Order: sequence, then C-alpha cells, then structure tokens
Amino acid sequence: MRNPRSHFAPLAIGAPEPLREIPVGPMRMIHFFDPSSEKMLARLPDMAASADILLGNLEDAIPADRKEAARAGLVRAGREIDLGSTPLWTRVNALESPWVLDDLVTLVTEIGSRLDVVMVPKVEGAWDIHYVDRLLAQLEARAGLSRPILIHAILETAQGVANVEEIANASPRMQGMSLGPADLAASRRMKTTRVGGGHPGYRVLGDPAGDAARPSYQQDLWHYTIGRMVDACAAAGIFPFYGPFGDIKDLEGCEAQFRGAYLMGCVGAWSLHPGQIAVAKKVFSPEPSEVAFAKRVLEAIPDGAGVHMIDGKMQDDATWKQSKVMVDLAELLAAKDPELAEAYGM
Ligand SMILES: CC(=O)SCCNC(=O)CCNC(=O)[C@H](O)C(C)(C)COP(=O)(O)OP(=O)(O)OC[C@H]1O[C@@H](n2cnc3c(N)ncnc32)[C@H](O)[C@@H]1OP(=O)(O)O
Ligand SMILES: O=CC(=O)O
Ligand SMILES: [Mg+2]
Repeated sequence: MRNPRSHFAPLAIGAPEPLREIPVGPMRMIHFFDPSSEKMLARLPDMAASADILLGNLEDAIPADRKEAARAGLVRAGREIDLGSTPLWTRVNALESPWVLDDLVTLVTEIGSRLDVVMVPKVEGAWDIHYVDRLLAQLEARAGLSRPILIHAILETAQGVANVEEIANASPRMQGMSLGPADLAASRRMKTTRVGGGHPGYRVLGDPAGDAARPSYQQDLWHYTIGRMVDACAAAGIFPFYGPFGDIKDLEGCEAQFRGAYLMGCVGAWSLHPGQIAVAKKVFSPEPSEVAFAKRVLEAIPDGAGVHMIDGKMQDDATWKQSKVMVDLAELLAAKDPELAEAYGM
C-alpha cells in the first residue's frame, strides 16, 4: 500500500492532481452504445438528452473485427458530437486483451478532455487498478490534461469479489463499481445462462403443513454480491451500480432487479436498450411520497438530533440521516428534470 501522504500525489510528472471528492450528478443509468455503428452515432444527441451517462462500449458484444472501428467511432463521438452536459464514459477491453493498450493510448490522447470515466472489465484485484492508474497518469501528462479521468471497475470475477474492498480503495481515481452478473456467473461456475435477474430454480421452500401446497419463494442470486459491493463502495466514498439485465423484453423483471439494487444502495444500473432507460429513471428516482415524508422529517428536526414522532413513527438522528439521503438525491435529480422538480415540490 502507498504511503498515505502520497495517496493524493499524481502518479506521473505533469499529470493532474487526483480528485478528493468524486463528482456527483444524476447516475441512474449508464447507457451502453456500440460506437462502431453509424446508426448509434447518429442517435447520440437524442440519447444524451434522455440518459444520465453515455458509455461507448469497446469490450464484450463488440466483435474482434469491429474493435478498431468502435474505438475510432468513439473518438469521433468525443470530438464531433455535442452531448451537452451528459458525461461520456467508455468500457475498454480487458487488461489481458490485445486491444486495451491501444484503447487507452488512443482515447486519452485523442479525447481525454472529453472522457469522464474509463470502465475496466474483469478487475481481479488492486494490481489491475494500479496498472491503469499509472498508465492514465502518464497519458494525461503527455496530453496536457488538467482533469483526471476516473476509473470504474466491473465486479465480475470470483477473485474480484474476494478483493472488493481493496479494489474500491486502490486509487483516488476510483469512481465506482458495477456488478457484472454474466461474467461473474461464468467465473463462479454458476449454472445459469441468464444475464442478471432471478432464476426460477433459486428458491426456498416453506415447511410441510399437512396436505397444503408448500409455499415457495424465489430468491435473488445477486443479493450477496450487491451487498458486498455496496458496503465496499460506501466505505470508500465511491458509487455502486447494478450492471446489465439481458432479457431486454422483460421490463417488469428488469424493474424488479433494479429496484432491489436501488433499495440496497446502488445509485444506478446499465441500460442496454432504450426501453431500459425509462425503467432505470423510474426506479432510481425516489418516489415523491417518500421524498415528501423525508422533507417532513428534516423540517421537524432542524438540528438533526433528539427523538420525535411523525405519523406514529419514531424519528431520531439516524432517521434524519436517512431522510437527508433521500432529499439530497431528489434535489440532485430535480435540478436536471423539471417533471421531477414539480413532483418533489422543489
Ligand atoms: C454482459 C455485458 O457485457 S452487457 C454489455 C454489452 N452489451 C451491449 O452493450 C448490448 C447493447 N445493446 C444492443 O446491442 C441491442 O440493444 C440489442 C442487440 C440487445 C438489441 O438490439 P435490437 O434487436 O436492434 O433491438 P430492437 O429491435 O428492440 O431495437 C429498437 C431500436 O432501438 C435501437 N437500439 C437498440 N439498442 C440500442 C442502444 N443500446 N442504444 C441506442 N439505440 C438502441 C435499435 O437500433 C432500434 O433502432 P431502429 O428502430 O431505428 O432500428
Ligand atoms: O459485463 C457484464 C457482465 O455481466 O459480464
Ligand atoms: Mg462482463
């Protein structure tokens, strides 16, 4: 581990100072697009208006013979397409792949000032983040960038999950983490071919009670990993996200999976298809009734201390903090979305 006094020192001469706080904006969905597709590039301005974050994907789902076209398309998007204030991220190829070095060198050199976050797949431990951290610093210095590019890790190997806390704390560049349920299932030898979501076989059975049918409840395969990821991220001051939900037509299943992650502390999820943007927006924006109640708690306890009763429910210092989380998120989203501002009365 680095000397704590040098934790915030740049890793290359001339590289920008690392950030003390990770920038906070609406992050309800990271919308994936294929930058090798002209059709997708033409749609980017519209997508930028509806998505909180846009991500040009270079890794899985982009075939080997389109890797270079995808990288070039993303450079073009960063240089020529007006995305307003919507952050532009990329997912680079895996660190062991033949493409990742050119991904990082090209993107930082050509559009480093436009790129907010680099998502790194299949992160196994702090050593993977250290590699990207130093390389980014060298490239930023050479490109004369004034703002550091942040790193987002995908939690999608068994070893990555085992090392989740050290990954979260590996660098001041760490912006957050996403659950990658497809690769993680393969890495763990889980017997599912689905991309995220539940599985009808993963359930608990109620006790027998005479001849009555035994109740049976489906469980969430991802609960354990999401819990570990949320704690690791919150403890490190960075942001946890649910990843992909691959059954594109099952918007109800998608909503349920996203909602579970939202309630557990995730700030957003990936959208792979335009239909999932609306789902993420709905789920990761707090309910107006919850916001109204949270506002009442903050108003009733202006100093955030002591014990009070509101609608028959005990409120104290801890519930004040819960309410503050809710109202802060509502204010953040209301600043971008006039409909939510009205719904929240802000
Ligand atoms: C496990 C992981 O690593 S997940 C991350 C990697 N995977 C991805 O990034 C996949 C991204 N998504 C996609 O490629 C596509 O959405 C697919 C292949 C899943 C489905 O695509 P389609 O079969 O074309 O879906 P569908 O016919 O419903 O599309 C409707 C329209 O939305 C467009 N569209 C689909 N996905 C996207 C997207 N991500 N962004 C913008 N537009 C999109 C289609 O081009 C189509 O446009 P059109 O009506 O003008 O022809
Ligand atoms: O990259 C995402 C995954 O689920 O794998
Ligand atoms: Mg993956």
